Amino acid sequence: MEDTLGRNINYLRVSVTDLCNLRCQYCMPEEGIAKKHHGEILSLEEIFQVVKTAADLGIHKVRITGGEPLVRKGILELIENIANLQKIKDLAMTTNGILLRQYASDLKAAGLKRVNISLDTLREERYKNITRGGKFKAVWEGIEAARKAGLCPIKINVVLIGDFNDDEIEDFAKLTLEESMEVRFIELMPIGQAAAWAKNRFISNHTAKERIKGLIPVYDGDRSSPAKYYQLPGGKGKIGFINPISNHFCKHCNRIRLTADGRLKPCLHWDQEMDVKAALRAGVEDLGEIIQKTILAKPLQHTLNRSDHAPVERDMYRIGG
Ligand SMILES: Nc1nc2c(ncn2[C@@H]2O[C@H](COP(=O)(O)OP(=O)(O)OP(=O)(O)O)[C@@H](O)[C@H]2O)c(=O)[nH]1
Ligand SMILES: C[S@@+](CC[C@H](N)C(=O)[O-])C[C@H]1O[C@@H](n2cnc3c(N)ncnc32)[C@H](O)[C@@H]1O
Ligand code: SF4
Ligand code: SF4
Repeated sequence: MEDTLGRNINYLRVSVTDLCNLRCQYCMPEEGIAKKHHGEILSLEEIFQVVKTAADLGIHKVRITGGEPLVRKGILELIENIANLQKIKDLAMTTNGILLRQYASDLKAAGLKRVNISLDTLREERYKNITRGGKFKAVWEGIEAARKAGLCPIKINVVLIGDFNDDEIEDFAKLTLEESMEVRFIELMPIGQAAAWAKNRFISNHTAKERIKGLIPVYDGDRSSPAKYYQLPGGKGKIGFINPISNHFCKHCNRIRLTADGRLKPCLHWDQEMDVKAALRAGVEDLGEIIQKTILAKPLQHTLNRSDHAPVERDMYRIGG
């Protein structure tokens, strides 16, 4: 369905939990978050009902995210149900990869097409530090398992953080020489824990691009993809730049979001939300109406570059990235 600006909204990002098995410094508070009561989050059946209705309104791409989606019990069943919807053509997951070794082949069997894996450093100690305890080896084995299971193309998401990983830009880029994976650099956004970091630890993708010599532009055919892609000469994989700050992609935005606690969000950086959980539990007859309202409420663009911008109230892990 089109929004008021003529953008075709065909992508639903579904956060299945706020919980996570890591505590990335720019995303989660160190102490983690209190587990919600069952009734506070959408059941898997309720999530499915929203996805099914959204599919009837033109959504054909669904991304499962979180928190960490692989810590949600019953996730395979949800994926299987969504994969069985004829109208859903692309079903993907964004994960930190820690549990992928264990889940990759089951995810594939359930009908997941591909995974995007978040990995901000290739160095064990740094990984432990930024994630407050995560094991790099587990993610690396997870990537391997995803590849073996055929959850491709595998995309590695690297959030650039000044004084943390800006000296690894070339190392990440080199991964694409031998591997057919996509490495995507993402600009740090001022949201949640990162709101305070975003000024002095922000690295523009302009800087990242300049560090990588010999980039050849490639067009991947998808104008709504936030990443601009390049290749190294002779490289098997691709290098992408996601520039939400320096060159935002709102003009081609095609997405809405469903949070784990049952709110539909027209935009990542907008506080407005529709309470789909209340509607579901009140036995609303036309669930489609609330999805349509969400699409029609989409703003033109975020206001991150305005001096009066105030970060949204929800943290990233409570929206789904
Ligand atoms: N500003 C903004 N940033 C977004 C949005 N969606 C995703 N991002 C950022 O882009 C990063 C990568 O997102 P992914 O979860 O990999 O999803 P994707 O880029 O849509 O994935 P593909 O379908 O594989 O292209 C996220 O971690 C966010 O930082 C959005 O709607 N607005
Ligand atoms: C919130 S996580 C949820 C999924 C999963 N736990 C993971 O880490 O892939 C989704 C993505 O958001 C990114 N992210 C979190 N905070 C961010 C910020 N302030 N700016 C840019 N990306 C951010 C993470 O690096 C991750 O790639
Ligand atoms: S970025 Fe992902 S893995 Fe890291 S704390 Fe946030 S939700 Fe967890
Ligand atoms: S910031 Fe909002 S309008 Fe811009 S791409 Fe993200 S969700 Fe779309």
